[in-house]
Amino acid sequence: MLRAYRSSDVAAAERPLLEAGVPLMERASFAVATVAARELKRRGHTVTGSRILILAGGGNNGGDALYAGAVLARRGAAVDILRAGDTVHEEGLRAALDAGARVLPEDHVATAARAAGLWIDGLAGLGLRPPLREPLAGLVTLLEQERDAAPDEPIVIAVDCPTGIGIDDGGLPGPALRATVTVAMAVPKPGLLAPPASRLCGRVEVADIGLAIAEPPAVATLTGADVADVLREPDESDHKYTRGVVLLGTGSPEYPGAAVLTAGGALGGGAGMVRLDSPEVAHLVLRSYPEIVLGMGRAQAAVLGSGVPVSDIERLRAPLDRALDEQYPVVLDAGALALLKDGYADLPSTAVLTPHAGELAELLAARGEGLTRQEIEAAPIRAVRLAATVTGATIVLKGSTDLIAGPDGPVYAQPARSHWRATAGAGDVYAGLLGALLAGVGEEISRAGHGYGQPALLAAAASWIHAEAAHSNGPIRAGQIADRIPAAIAGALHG
Ligand SMILES: NC(=O)C1=CN([C@@H]2O[C@H](COP(=O)(O)OP(=O)(O)OC[C@H]3O[C@@H](n4cnc5c(N)ncnc54)[C@H](OP(=O)(O)O)[C@@H]3O)[C@@H](O)[C@H]2O)[C@@H](O)CC1
Ligand SMILES: Nc1ncnc2c1ncn2[C@@H]1O[C@H](COP(=O)(O)OP(=O)(O)O)[C@@H](O)[C@H]1O
Ligand SMILES: [K+]
Repeated sequence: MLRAYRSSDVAAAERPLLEAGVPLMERASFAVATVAARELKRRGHTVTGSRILILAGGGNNGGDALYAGAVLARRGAAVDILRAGDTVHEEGLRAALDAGARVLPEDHVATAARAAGLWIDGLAGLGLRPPLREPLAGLVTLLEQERDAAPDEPIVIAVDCPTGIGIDDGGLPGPALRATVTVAMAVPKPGLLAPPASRLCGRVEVADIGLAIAEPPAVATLTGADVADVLREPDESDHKYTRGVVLLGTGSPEYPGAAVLTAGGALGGGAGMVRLDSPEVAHLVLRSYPEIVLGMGRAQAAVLGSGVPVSDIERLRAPLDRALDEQYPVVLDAGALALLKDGYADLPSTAVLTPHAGELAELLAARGEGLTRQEIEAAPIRAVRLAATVTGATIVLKGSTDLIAGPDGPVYAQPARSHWRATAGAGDVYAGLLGALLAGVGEEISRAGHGYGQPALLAAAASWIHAEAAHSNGPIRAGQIADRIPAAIAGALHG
């Protein structure tokens, strides 16, 4: 699991180590130099003879970059230093100059940026309070222009974070310098995992500098190994009912395919049985999946609303009330979200809402929280937390990176593996898959009194599986994503 911590938590963890004289900056700069050398090699270059630009701001982030420049200069690189602060880290500067680096005259920035095959962004890190002020804002804008104009894009290594991003909230409040690789010191920070800031980070590598934080993270990303821990594999004591029955209230004459896709997601996700309570489209679903059973009945989880138009949502009220009364998990997607606009003031965390940004804006507006779609997209961590707080439910904000929040615990940020996933019906497949995972542990969650953040963890696992199933180098249909879920689960369980 990637665990991201806010800058204040990292600074607090760093303090005793620095007081004890642990050479954190030496380790940090060595990690940056190592990544830089490796990235050059990947592109067929050597450190010797490469031209490297060190962007050194006024804080310790600049210090890391300067020491990294010293290491690379000693290995034969031509290193130019841009001093971007009134003062820069003095020892770092001396080390770099002693190793043969040179300080650029101010009016040479554009020329040096064009000449360098690799930039090291040490303008600011944990100490930055965005948005960037002048002159740094103008410098970053100029560097972005130079990069876009360059026939051969430079490799940009961000020290700790791309300068300018909202490191703690994932926002992008002003200019920021896009990275090829971000070398996160000790732990990632929320903006490295969550959009929109995460889109500027390139590949995130975590450098082990000897600092660990034990507290719960602010933002987390599950890996395949975490998903294997979360999933429950059937054993000899299981039968179809213990595996979990998923009840679907999905699809309609207007959107019949949604019933097929949620059924595909739920069956692919390993439900013991899938019941469909949408008589008008049952014949169609049976044609694809003869495994399904028709009609209401006992269930361990329900999936309601995918492909149900607002004009038809009253039919979802009875299955929703039943899930809430009997305290089993319920996924509320698409049309079912409209049902929440009146009443349902205090939902349990086992109600999992799966809006996209537009639907989340409507849901929040109905609860007196006026956030526009644009505001949600600019600060989605804040929006998803707010929605979990005001509803009591678990929220899955779907997008290029799914963001998942329960009323407590971390926000999970699960990135897509391929943007071909953004296709109609992919969300329906997700809803069905999540229903299957929740049904597998449905009664356990109920016995645990809805606690422990478990629905959020399962929703994050569903996002990982969905991203894996949708991984593709070319177009993929939603139905194919459903078909590939079993292989994605097997891959998580057995590598
Ligand atoms: N502690 C350690 O030994 C270790 C720390 N480590 C490294 O230190 C980094 C943290 O260093 P840090 O705390 O010195 O702050 P840093 O990120 O360099 O930024 C401060 C500079 O930014 C400027 N600035 C701020 N806001 C601004 C704005 N809006 N617009 C424009 N400028 C703005 C601010 O200027 P000021 O506001 O003071 O005028 C100042 O010049 C951390 O990310 C990691 O890389 C690792 O080596 C491990 C060991
Ligand atoms: N840019 C993107 N890259 C990858 N996946 C995306 C992107 N945008 C959205 N998605 C995913 O695509 C799906 C879209 O869901 P949704 O909007 O509900 O569509 P539908 O209702 O047609 O199924 C979600 O699983 C979401 O995570
Ligand atoms: K930086």
